[in-house]
Amino acid sequence: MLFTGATALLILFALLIVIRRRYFHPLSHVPGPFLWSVSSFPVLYHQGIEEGQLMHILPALHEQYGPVVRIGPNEVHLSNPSNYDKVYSVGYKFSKDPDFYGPMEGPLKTPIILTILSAKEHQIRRSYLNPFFSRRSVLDMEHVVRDKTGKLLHLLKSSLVSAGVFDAHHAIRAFSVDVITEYAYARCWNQMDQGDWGAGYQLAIQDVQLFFPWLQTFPFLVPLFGLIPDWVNTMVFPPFKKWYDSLTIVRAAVTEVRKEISLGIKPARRTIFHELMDPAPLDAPEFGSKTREPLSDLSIFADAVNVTGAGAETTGSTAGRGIFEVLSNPEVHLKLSGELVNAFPNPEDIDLLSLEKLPYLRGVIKEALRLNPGLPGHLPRVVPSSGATFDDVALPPGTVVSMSAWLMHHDAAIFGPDPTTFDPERWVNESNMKEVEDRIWAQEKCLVAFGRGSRNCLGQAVAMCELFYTIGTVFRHFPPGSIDVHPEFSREDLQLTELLLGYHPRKARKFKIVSGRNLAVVN
Ligand code: HEM
Repeated sequence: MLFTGATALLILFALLIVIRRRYFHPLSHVPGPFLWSVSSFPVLYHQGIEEGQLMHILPALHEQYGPVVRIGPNEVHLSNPSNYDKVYSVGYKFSKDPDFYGPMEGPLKTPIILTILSAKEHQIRRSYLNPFFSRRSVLDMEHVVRDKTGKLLHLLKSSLVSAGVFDAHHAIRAFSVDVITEYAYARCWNQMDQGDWGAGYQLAIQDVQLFFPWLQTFPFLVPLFGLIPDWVNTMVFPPFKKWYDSLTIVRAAVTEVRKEISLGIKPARRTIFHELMDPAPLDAPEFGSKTREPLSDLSIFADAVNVTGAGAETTGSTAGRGIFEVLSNPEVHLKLSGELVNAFPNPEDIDLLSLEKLPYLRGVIKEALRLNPGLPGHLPRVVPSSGATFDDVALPPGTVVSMSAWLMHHDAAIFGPDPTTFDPERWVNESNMKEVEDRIWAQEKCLVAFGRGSRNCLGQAVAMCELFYTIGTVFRHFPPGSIDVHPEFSREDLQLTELLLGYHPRKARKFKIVSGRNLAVVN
């Protein structure tokens, strides 16, 4: 009897919530499917159970409901590209959504640069790291990327000669881990030297993210999750082991550098650890003072982990996609190799500034970023106290609003009737016509792989350097017919899913390169 009464009360309570969310909520005027507007479960289903499929469902929702769609009780997704700069602006008007980003701090147990909510705090934190990842710094440390590319090329050639096949999926990700760990903290993880290309770490960062949608839907679990000892997590979910191992390496490096600084040992070169432990004075009045407090070891550790994780899969995946697409399109391969041979009769002369001048290579890289953005899905922000209006739909303060690179990059009004096609020519204006220039400008506005505004990608200049070097070097050395995509690998295996970072489905086959009939002509 008591049980029936309690059940009836629960059902009544749930019904009241549903009615309120649908008809009396400040977002009840926003179009969207019934179930999505009254509960977070549809998003949880597509993200948590179907593993990162939301970005493929959103286009159909916008098709049906228009450019502003309610995708959760308090979340709205936008599809009109002209709104992008308003949401992801310079000046921190729309702050990050704590429920979405909070779980990313979970295993580290401290805010990371990606997740800091306070504008002021983020601005200061970013100011420590910005100079280190600026274009100037990248040009100064170009040799790091050049050396690692040389090693990747050597491994590619030797694998093809000895085995006829190359595990490009893991090797390219190992390359980007080696670049970022050498570049950022002068302690290269040398994944390219490991027999399995460090695949355990690469898989672990994907597996750890499988928890995000659950923790995002039930944020009260985040602090509880933090209380579970690491060894219990590892026992229940073994992939955590490699993740924890990577944290141990970073923690040890922080301790080592702290000790060196306290002993007055001069480093061979400054690293992000030195920037964060012993920051140079800052010449910017907005910070109110010319000196900044050194960060705690925990925050330094967290940022180093963030930088490594953010720089690994994103760049590796985009470079891999670029190489796959060129190999799958013989005309593109021919044109790209021709451009590179002309520019670098001697391949030893390759350098970033010259690579960046090549229009067709630039087009190849932009297409790789467009079809394989590192963070393809929705990046939620919170509407500020002034409220906001998008496409004539007013949203009250506190509404979570998001847009997705995936939708922007497939907008047929901008990229033409077949936006799924890999076509570097979209970005090339050989005729110098004004009309073409305007079209390319509109495309540039819509290419948001690195985000925009104050929370855009910290590592964009390093990532672009890696993309220019890998794709430029591989196709300078391997003309058409010398290498191919493994016959058992197909475009379907490159389908993107997203759990913040973009991934290929876990069961997808991994991208492999095989030798072609003309491998012998490779220099
Ligand atoms: C093709 C490669 C890459 C892509 C497409 C990419 C994309 C992005 C995007 C879209 C964001 C904004 C995330 C948000 O709004 O929540 C971001 C942030 C960030 N990225 Fe990248 N990224 C790439 C490579 C890298 C690399 C190599 C690094 C290494 C330094 C890096 C470090 C970061 C960091 C630290 C943030 C947080 C910035 C902040 O909140 O201030 N990324 N990235």
